[in-house]
Order: sequence, then C-alpha cells, then structure tokens
Amino acid sequence: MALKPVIGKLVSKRVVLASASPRRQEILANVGLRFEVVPSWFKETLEKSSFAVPYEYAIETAKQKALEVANRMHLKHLRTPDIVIGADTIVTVGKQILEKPVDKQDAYKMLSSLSGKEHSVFTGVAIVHCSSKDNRLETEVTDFYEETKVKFAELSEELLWEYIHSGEPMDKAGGYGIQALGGMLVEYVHGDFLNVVGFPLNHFCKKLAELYYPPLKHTIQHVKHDSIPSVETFENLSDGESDSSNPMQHKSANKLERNGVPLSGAIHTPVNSGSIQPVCTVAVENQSGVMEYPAKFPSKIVELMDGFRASKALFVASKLKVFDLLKDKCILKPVDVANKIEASVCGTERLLDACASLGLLEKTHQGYSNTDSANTYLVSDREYSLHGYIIHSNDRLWHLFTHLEVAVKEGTMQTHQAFGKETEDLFQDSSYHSVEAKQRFMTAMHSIAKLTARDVATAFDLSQFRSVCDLGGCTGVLAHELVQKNPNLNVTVFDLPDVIANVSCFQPSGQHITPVAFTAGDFFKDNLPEADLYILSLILHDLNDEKIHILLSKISAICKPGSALLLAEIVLDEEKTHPPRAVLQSLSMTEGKQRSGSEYKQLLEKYGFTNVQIKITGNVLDAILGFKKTSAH
Ligand SMILES: C[S@@+](CC[C@H](N)C(=O)[O-])C[C@H]1O[C@@H](n2cnc3c(N)ncnc32)[C@H](O)[C@@H]1O
Repeated sequence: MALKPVIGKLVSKRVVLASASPRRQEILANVGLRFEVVPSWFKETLEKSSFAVPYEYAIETAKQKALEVANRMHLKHLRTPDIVIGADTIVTVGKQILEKPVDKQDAYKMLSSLSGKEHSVFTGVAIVHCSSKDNRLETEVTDFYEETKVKFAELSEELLWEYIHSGEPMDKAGGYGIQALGGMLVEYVHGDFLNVVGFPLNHFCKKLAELYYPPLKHTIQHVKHDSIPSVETFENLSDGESDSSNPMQHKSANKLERNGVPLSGAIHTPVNSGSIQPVCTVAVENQSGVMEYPAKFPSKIVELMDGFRASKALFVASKLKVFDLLKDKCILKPVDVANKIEASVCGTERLLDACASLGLLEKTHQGYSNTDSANTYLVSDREYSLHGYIIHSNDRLWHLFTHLEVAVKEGTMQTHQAFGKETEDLFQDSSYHSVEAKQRFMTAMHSIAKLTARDVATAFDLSQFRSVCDLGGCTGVLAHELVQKNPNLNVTVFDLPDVIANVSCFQPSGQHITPVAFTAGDFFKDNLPEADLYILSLILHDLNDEKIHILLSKISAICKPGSALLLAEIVLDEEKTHPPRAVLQSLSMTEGKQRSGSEYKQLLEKYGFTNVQIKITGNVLDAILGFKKTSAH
C-alpha cells in the first residue's frame, strides 16, 4: 500500500492518540497505524475571542490536548510516549464557532444556523514528539490545520427534529456526522472529506513525510495532487513548487519523476480528464532519433517574476480601501466599487479580478466580496489588520526597493535617493517628517506587533519578573500583551517623545485593561527607567555596531544580577538564508543587520548576559532571553 512507508516510520514508536473519537481512531487504524488511545483531559475552554482566526483556536486546542496527555503519561504513568497526536474539529458559520451541542435545543440552534448555507469545518492537528531528558519531558510540536467547505441543503423543521431525535448530533462538532445520517443533509463538500469526519488524513501524511523524509531538493519534479499521492511524492511536498498555482500543473497525474524523467518510464495520464492538460514529461524524439525530455515548467521562478504585480495589486486595493468597502459580506459590482473609490470602471474591474485571482476576493455573478482572510487582515479597522503595514510597504518600502540595483552596486542605502532630503530616522529629525509619515510608521509597527506580540510575550515564563521596560516599544502592543499574560507585571514603554505624544489613539479600550505606563526619552541619551526585565523588540537589527555598543552597555550597566534582557527579532538560520523574509528585509536596511541565533547569543554574552535561550516561535518574530550574570559567574 502506498501509504505504508510514511506510516511505517512510526512502527517502532510508541504512538498515542489523545482523542476518544471513534471516528479518528478508525481513520488512523484503517491506514495501518498502530497506536494507543489515551483521551485527553484538557477542557475545551480556551477563550475563542482571543484568537484572530478560528483555526488558531482549533490548533491550540489540539496542541493542549496532546500536551496534557504527554505530560500525564510522563509524570503519572512514568511512560513517555514517542509521539502524541491531538486533534480538534470545529465548524464555523459566519463568525460563530460551533463545537459539540450540549443538548437538543443547542443542536437545533446549530443545525438551523447551517441550513441552506456553506460553512467551514476546521480540524487543528498537533503532532507532539516527546523525549525524556534528566527525567524532564521535552516536547517538539508540529501543527497544522485543514479547512473543508460544506454546504447544507435547506432543512425543514421536520427533517431537523427527526435528525436531532436520532441522537446522532450530540457528540459531533457542528451537530452533525457527515459519515452517517448527517450525510443526507449535505449538498456539497469542497476539500478533504475525512477532515469533516474528524481527521485530515492526507495533510497528516504530508506532514509526516515532511518530518521523516527530508526533501530531495532540485532533483525532483513537483506535481500538484488532487488526492492522496503515492508515498514517494510526499517526500517533495515541502518544496514551494508543489504549491504552485501554475494552471498547467492542475489536476495532473502523480507519478514520481527525477530530472523531468518519469521513473516508471510511463507517460502520465490525467486523473481527472478535462481541458487542462497535466505537465507530462513526455519524451520527444529529436532529429537524430534521440529521446529528449523538455525542461520542466519553472513555476517557482515564474511566481517570483510575477510577485511584484501581485504585491502592487494588494497595495493599491488596500490604499483605495477596496477591502473596507467589501467588508461584512457586502457584495458589490465593479461599477459600484468604481463610484465609491472614484476610479474608472474598467480599471476597477481589472483590479477586482486580480484580487479574486489572488484569493483576496470572491467573485460570483452577484459581484465581489471579501474572503475570510481579507475580512480579518485587510479591512483597515479590524483588530489584526495588516492595512497599516501594507500602506507602509507601498508608500515607503516600494520606493526604497526601486533603488535596489544602485544599493547593491554601491553597497549603500538609498534613502536619500528615494525620499529626497529625508533621513531614515523618522523620529530623530522632526523637521523632515510630516505628522502623517510618523503616524503611518506607527500604524505599520502597530499592525505587525498585533500579530507577533502574543508569541513573543509567551515565548518564556516571565513570572519571576516584577517590572518590565520595553525600549522603543512604540504603541505598546507587546506591553499590553505582557500585562494581560502576567497581571502582576508593571510595564513601561519607553520611546521617543514624538512617538509617545501620539500613542493614545492606539490604546485598547475596555474596563478590564490593565494600564501600561508610557515614558518619553531617547535610549541613547537619557536615563532608562528601572526594571528587572528590559525588552528590545525590532531594535537591534536596525542599529550599527557603535549604536548597539552604546545601548547594550547602558542596559548591561543598569541591570542587576538576575535581571534580564529579552530581544524580539527574526533569528536567521546559521547559513543566513532562512527565513527569506528576514534575508529580503536586509536589502532595505540602513546600517544594521539580521543575525543568526549564535550571533545573538554571542552579542548578549559580550554584554554580560548569560544562560541565553532562543525560542523560534514559528511566527514572524523569534525571542531571545539572556540573564545578567550574578557575581559568582
Ligand atoms: C522598528 S520600531 C519597533 C517598534 C516595536 N518595538 C515593535 O516591535 O513593534 C523601532 C522603535 O524604536 C523607537 N526608537 C528609535 N530610536 C529610539 C531612541 N533613540 N530612543 C527611544 N526609542 C527609539 C522608534 O520610535 C520605534 O518606535
């Protein structure tokens, strides 16, 4: 069986499924996985509103379920499993997250909200690898989610109650089971069916393959799969090309090829016949009678070539507030959008189509509307909106990057060339910068921080600290996240006077918000507020060695033994080629540089910080924590 080698990697391991769901057990048992079932005691009570998007809730719940079982087995049963698998399935309709109904009335409410509508089923999965070191449990978590869209037929009251009285809805997310009677309610399913049943097997196997079969780079041709590919092709899925949207690769057959040559010698036949042709590496005889294989389609390169068009389409649609117009399920025709944004109808229609092709808008015969992710991240007044950073990218970074060639040739930054007399330092030389430019920069920092602050704030246990000073903390997003997670902390944001003067409009409102203090000053020149934990988030990578020396010497001098410094930066791998976002950012940097984990460790140690710990969060920013040496060191 094709899946065996992937599943076979787990044969010698103690695998535990942290779920009582008989459906999940059946799905995994059916593919030959041998595992023990230890249902998790983790209560599904995470605060849903604290997650930006519903699948994050499902992933976090899956992770907590698996970690609870791993810990319990390690501590109570003194048996450390090798792998614990956790999963959580939720149904979302509109903004509502539906889990299992508590009673028949609840089931009725859920099912009637699904009647006649399309909804999403998300399953979050966590694969926790466990080991025991000095009797301590060490875990490494890999997680992912899968989304399937399901549409229900219009359900009559009679049908609804008949189904509820069957008892089937009670232990199922969303109040139905698609594999049994509930299947009769369903008009269509887009995506992985097993995901709706409770476990996304295909995605799970791909993840296992990524974990256990390192990709063979550059040698294997990638093809897009419609359903579970043969196991060899699982090896290749981590390469970006397999995700290509190249239409030529759609719905192609899935046999392994090396250097464009089908290993089996077979010519591919499409799985789904249709007008789109698969990328068949068909040998062609040349004039000398030698079989030649045409070069494979360079989808990754083509994607990069076209990337600037996609970015600019996103920037312009954001700048013209297209996503604001289409928020909250508003559906508009091009002419209505054109009128509202005061643009030509033909230009607007092209822009809307471009956004639809990029997955930012949905297009139906009624008009255009936002996708879920546009509603969450592109509408300008949403909590996790990236609008501010997109405008910053359009108005500032884009211009800077048009001077990249000169920057590379001369080895200098091109801020002056791109922005005339302006200096790079927006807040230091007030006369060159408008209030608007400063506000734009703060909005950009604020929007990125909203997405990164939680991971930074929870990267380490900070309960030993009493006072924190976030140096260059801007609008205070990280500060608020810290007090929310550690209510006993006194947190001060220290930033330049022009920034502090403008922070009020960025502050969260509500009765239960613990206050954060804001202090104006220059961290190079002024005395720093006293604290037992200092934070530098997105500061060091922008500074040259001399400025870093001034700042870190100052922090080191004020830190008492036992106090600490927390850096939040993107940590490069040791070869400095990953993650690409950081490497590309270097191209537009002024005088600073991005660093690897060992470089940050060395830097902190040089200024008297020891026991340096690095946490790669998997989000945009990573965290590095070092403690001021005690005199014994
Ligand atoms: C790149 S932003 C990072 C903002 C925030 N820490 C974050 O992670 O989102 C740099 C911040 O450092 C502040 N800053 C720059 N020079 C400063 C100085 N000399 N003294 C205090 N703050 C400064 C800027 O005003 C800005 O808010």
